[in-house]
Amino acid sequence: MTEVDYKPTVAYLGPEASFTHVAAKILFGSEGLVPQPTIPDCIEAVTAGHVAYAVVPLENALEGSVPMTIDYLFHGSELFINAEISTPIEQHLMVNERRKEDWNKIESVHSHPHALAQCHKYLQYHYRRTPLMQTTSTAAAAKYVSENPELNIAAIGNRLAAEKYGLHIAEENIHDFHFNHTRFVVLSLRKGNLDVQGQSETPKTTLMVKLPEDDRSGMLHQILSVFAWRRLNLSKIESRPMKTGLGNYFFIIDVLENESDPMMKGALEELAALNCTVRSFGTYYTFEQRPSR
Ligand SMILES: O=C(O)C(=O)C[C@]1(C(=O)O)C=C[C@@H](O)C=C1
Repeated sequence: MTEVDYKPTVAYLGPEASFTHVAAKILFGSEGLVPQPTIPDCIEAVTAGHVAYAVVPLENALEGSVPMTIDYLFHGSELFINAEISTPIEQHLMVNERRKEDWNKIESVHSHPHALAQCHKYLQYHYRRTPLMQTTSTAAAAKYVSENPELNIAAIGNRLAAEKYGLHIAEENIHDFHFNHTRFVVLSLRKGNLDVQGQSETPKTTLMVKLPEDDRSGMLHQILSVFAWRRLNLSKIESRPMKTGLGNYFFIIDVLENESDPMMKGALEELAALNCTVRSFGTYYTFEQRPSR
């Protein structure tokens, strides 16, 4: 059992049977999960205290960061990361049961932009001239296809969505690369790890680092040395626009150490001495879901 042993309310990017729903169920079980139409709605629900946690996608192995999550989490939110879960992602092409005989003549393909991008080669090869329509989640696309049997359209999503919305899987595993995983994070107003059975033993701390206003040469090098000489292992560094002007970026840095570790404390103090603004999203652990076969 991976589920936490009490039942908080949890917002997730819905509707039911999205990949985020699957991830939320693995961590929290089926009770208390509250679907939200968009990622900002999930973040707002937990910020306003309507739910205890939110589960949102953060990064995909093929497509990189989920911009919507990054934008709302790192630009002014008051939330912390309490856990992360990485799950395998398998994408299938699905059509309405009433359309299963003529699915190879579909007139548009609907899905979340990340899912469409994960199947880019497949779509380029088989549906080069077919319009691709973006939806807020893969499950939203599946629901739309099920509610519109008069349209000859397809959705891309997971097997659970096909079952939930009564769709026929026309083609299985259409994602372009076998290793397709997404990292989802659990967010709340409180700092601290959410205890999930089977989590990794390596702590991870996510930092947002803003450089000082004066543009000094070698600044990024200095920041990296803060971690390097302390032998603090980084698992990710990403630059994101500050949205204040061209060339203004901040960094999201994942460090594989607990923020209470003396070396980490020293690193944070040194970053402050370098005039960097640092916000810690807390220390948490990862749960890795293994592929089913
Ligand atoms: O659309 C969904 O089902 C989601 O949960 C979102 C999302 C994403 O944002 O990347 C999650 C996992 C997959 O990578 C595709 C889509």
